[in-house]
Amino acid sequence: QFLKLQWVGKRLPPGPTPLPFLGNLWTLRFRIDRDSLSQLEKTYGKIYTLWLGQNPAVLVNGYEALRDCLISFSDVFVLRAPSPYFMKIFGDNGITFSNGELWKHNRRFGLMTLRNLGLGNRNMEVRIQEEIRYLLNNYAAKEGRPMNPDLPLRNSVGNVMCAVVFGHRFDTDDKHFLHFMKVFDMVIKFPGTAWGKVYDALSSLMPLLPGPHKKLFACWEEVRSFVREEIKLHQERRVAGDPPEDLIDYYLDEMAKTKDNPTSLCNENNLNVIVAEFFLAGMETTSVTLLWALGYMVDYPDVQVKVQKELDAVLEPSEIIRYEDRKRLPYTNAVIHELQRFASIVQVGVTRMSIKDTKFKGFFIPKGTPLFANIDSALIDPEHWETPQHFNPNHFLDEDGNFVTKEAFIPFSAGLRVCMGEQLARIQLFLFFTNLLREFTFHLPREEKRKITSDYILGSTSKPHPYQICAVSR
Ligand code: HEM
Repeated sequence: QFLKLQWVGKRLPPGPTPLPFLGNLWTLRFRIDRDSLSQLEKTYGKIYTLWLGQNPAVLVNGYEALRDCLISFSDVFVLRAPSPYFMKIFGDNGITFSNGELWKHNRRFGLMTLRNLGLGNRNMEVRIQEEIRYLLNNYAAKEGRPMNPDLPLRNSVGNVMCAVVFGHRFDTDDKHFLHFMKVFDMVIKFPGTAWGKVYDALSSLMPLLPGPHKKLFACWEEVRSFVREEIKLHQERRVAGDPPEDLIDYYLDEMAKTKDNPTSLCNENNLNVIVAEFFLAGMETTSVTLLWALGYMVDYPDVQVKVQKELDAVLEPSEIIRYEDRKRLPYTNAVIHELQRFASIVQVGVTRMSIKDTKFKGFFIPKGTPLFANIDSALIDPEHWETPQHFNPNHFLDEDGNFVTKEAFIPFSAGLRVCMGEQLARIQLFLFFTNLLREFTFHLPREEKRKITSDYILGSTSKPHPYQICAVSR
């Protein structure tokens, strides 16, 4: 095994010596995180190889190399590498983990549906504003007492997704909904954990071993049956010819249109995965970013005050905030970008794979080699950020205080596989953040001294450790 690893490794970019079976996972202590990857970059350069168990993966680091990989070589590194865990639950359905014609079809469907449901016009904002009102009421009911802001935030962002996908929201006391959110959370957390890494590295052995993965597949079945029930309700309720109101309606219409076509790519299994993915890719990412946002406001109270002053100066107290107001709120907009940069929740993104043998930046990358575009490394690339390791909203402001975009700001990735929900996420981040800061001042409970944003837990996203804060009405 050892000699085999050495021989295969010779054809790939350099990297640390792998151990049999575990590869470099042991050396990384099963964590693929900012610190360990920065260390490896210092030793091996912008492009290196890591062995995740018995399989090599190429890591691409730094904004310039990432731009070439994601944009110039977009059609070469367009494939998703199979993740044994996601293959087991999704099969090759859906958008994020599918390839080829099915991926193109599903992605086109997803984008079209978001547009039809009002993304880019007022309709989507109205749905988001409604959820924000519930969240503000929830926080206000705590009357400034210490609370964990996580669950109400997740439920609110989750309900925005419910509106898009199911066409209705759930009461946040609804036991059925809360159970769905809980089992869903377990399913999505797993891949980023040490067990998740071991599962993907030793997938053929794992069915024989005890461990948390056994319970997760039962959780996934519960997610599926929740979604299946919603699909059934839509099928029963739908009157032919009525305009579609949500993603399931749009998909069922397409299924009906193509039912006699033997080459149709539409089926219920695929719909089930697309629905789950909207929650997987859309809910967790947005709510975790907002959790970081509150943490940064507590850790940097001077920034919080400055945002509130700008909101008060520009907006009428009862004015409904619109996404286009970001143009009148340059400081607030800069803060949102900076917290997204520094929180860097997606870290190494979702694994890609080379479609053919490729020469990239002087290295040979064989067809089918998994590749990690280390998005985080662009967000802290010292060539592009003045103080990459510090939270600094000035990164997005010019000398006159105008908002400026930065080319290395790629938290949604880039190229053909760029995040499909980027626009929806940006609108939600802006509307949730501005409404929360206009309504409340956030601070730590009196007895607490810690800094919320100094460390994180690694799951599918990097998330702050659980924390308590007080939301005091302004
Ligand atoms: C702050 C919020 C979000 C962040 C930081 C984020 C980031 C990302 C990243 C880095 C990728 C991987 C792209 C690649 O492979 O290069 C991705 C993919 C994806 N995202 Fe997001 N995302 C967010 C919100 C959303 C939302 C709200 C949706 C809802 C529709 C969504 C849907 C997707 C989908 C479907 C993919 C797979 C795209 C494909 O493989 O073609 N994301 N996202």
